[in-house]
Amino acid sequence: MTVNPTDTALWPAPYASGAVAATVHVPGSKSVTNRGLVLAALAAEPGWLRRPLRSRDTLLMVAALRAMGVGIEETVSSSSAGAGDSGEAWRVIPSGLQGPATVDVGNAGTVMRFLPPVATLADGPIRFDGDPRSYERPLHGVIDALRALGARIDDGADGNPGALPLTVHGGGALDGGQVEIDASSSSQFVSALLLSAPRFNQGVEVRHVGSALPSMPHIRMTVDMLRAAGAQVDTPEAGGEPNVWRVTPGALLGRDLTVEPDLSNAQPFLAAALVTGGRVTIPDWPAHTTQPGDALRRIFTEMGGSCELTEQGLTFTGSGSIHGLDVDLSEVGELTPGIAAVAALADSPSTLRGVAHLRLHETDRLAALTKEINELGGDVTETADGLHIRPRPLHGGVFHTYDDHRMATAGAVIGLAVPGVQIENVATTAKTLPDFPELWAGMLGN
Ligand SMILES: O=C(O)C1=C[C@@H](OP(=O)(O)O)[C@@H](O)[C@H](O)C1
Ligand SMILES: C=C(OP(=O)(O)O)C(=O)O
Repeated sequence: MTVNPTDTALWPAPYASGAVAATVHVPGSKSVTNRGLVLAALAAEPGWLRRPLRSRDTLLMVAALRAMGVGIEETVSSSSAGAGDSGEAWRVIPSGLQGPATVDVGNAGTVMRFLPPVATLADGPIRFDGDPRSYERPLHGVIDALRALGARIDDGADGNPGALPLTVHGGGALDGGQVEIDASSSSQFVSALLLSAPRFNQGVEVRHVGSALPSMPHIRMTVDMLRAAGAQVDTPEAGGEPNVWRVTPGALLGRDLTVEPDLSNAQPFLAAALVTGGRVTIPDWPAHTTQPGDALRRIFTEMGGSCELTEQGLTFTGSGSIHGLDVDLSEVGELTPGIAAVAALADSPSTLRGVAHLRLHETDRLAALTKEINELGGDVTETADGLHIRPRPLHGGVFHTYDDHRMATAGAVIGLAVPGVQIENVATTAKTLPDFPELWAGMLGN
């Protein structure tokens, strides 16, 4: 068992004495980087990832793939395509996947869900372990499905079947075929099975049975990236059956992929414009994307700002007032902590719905947001599937983060408007945004 080194020091969240005016370069998307790594590792030829996110979650993915025999070379590229493409680039060189190996998943949902299917293709045992919280996060959908598709997996050694730690006894290949799963607790179950499926002997047909599936944009991201790597995928959107995805077996191409900025990590910076009545530009905001963070253009506009997408990027401008809203966040659950932070500072109440599955994210996000905002004087109650937030004047105090990067950034947003907020363990932002304190200070001109 490994534990993320936690930093219990208190970080005084900067208070904004005026409107922010800044351009913030946000690092690459976690979700795109980790999908790109998996697909490149499974490809029939080498590929490139340019401007990858370098954070705890993506470096765990790199280490895991290397442990199974994949070559990943880190270089600084200066592409002939122009200065905009220069910067860090990872060259991924696929090879026969090998065990024995040990994978540390940390608390990365993408690593703990996307890699067991990859491990079934390895020759030899691959052991998976991670942070204590990773033992509590749902994995049964992946484990049960892989078994049904022909894999041999040892789980439950710690009396916790259907969860980590576990060992996948890779046989060098997997039959694949049809499988039913209940992915209502995490869309990553579906993404995990689809990503490796071109390499299964019969591909896969995944049928989701159960209550509503969260985070659909992330499944669309999986499908788009598979298709861009040459895979044939049938989806419900393309006239297929509802809740059924099919991937045909076939070789994957090595791609040259430039990773988009992480739009969910752009959230606290956009929120800063909203909260201070200022203006923030995020360069390289994609015109078309499957990232859920793109929904911030609509959601934060409804909360009181306006935005414009130009050649310079996305510029978001706050109006000086912040309104509450009633919104279903089931498609964009990972945006909830940042929206809750803004909602706590609004001029009217908010209801955030459709996010019961956040109780099984990095921490129980509904409980954590309720407790921490209320300890600063707020009035938040949990509902069956979300939060009611009634804004009240807030005061300073310690904002605990529970090893959750998005709790830390949510606390920082509140700190802009409330003097004396101290974030416990801001270093937990390293999961997806290691430079957060520096970027935040830079935005504020400090
Ligand atoms: O596939 C992905 O990259 C993700 C899917 C979502 O997971 P859930 O469906 O478990 O919420 C999201 O919350 C997570 O941050 C990233
Ligand atoms: C839920 C999240 O992460 P994970 O990929 O670990 O599920 C998140 O980043 O908000």
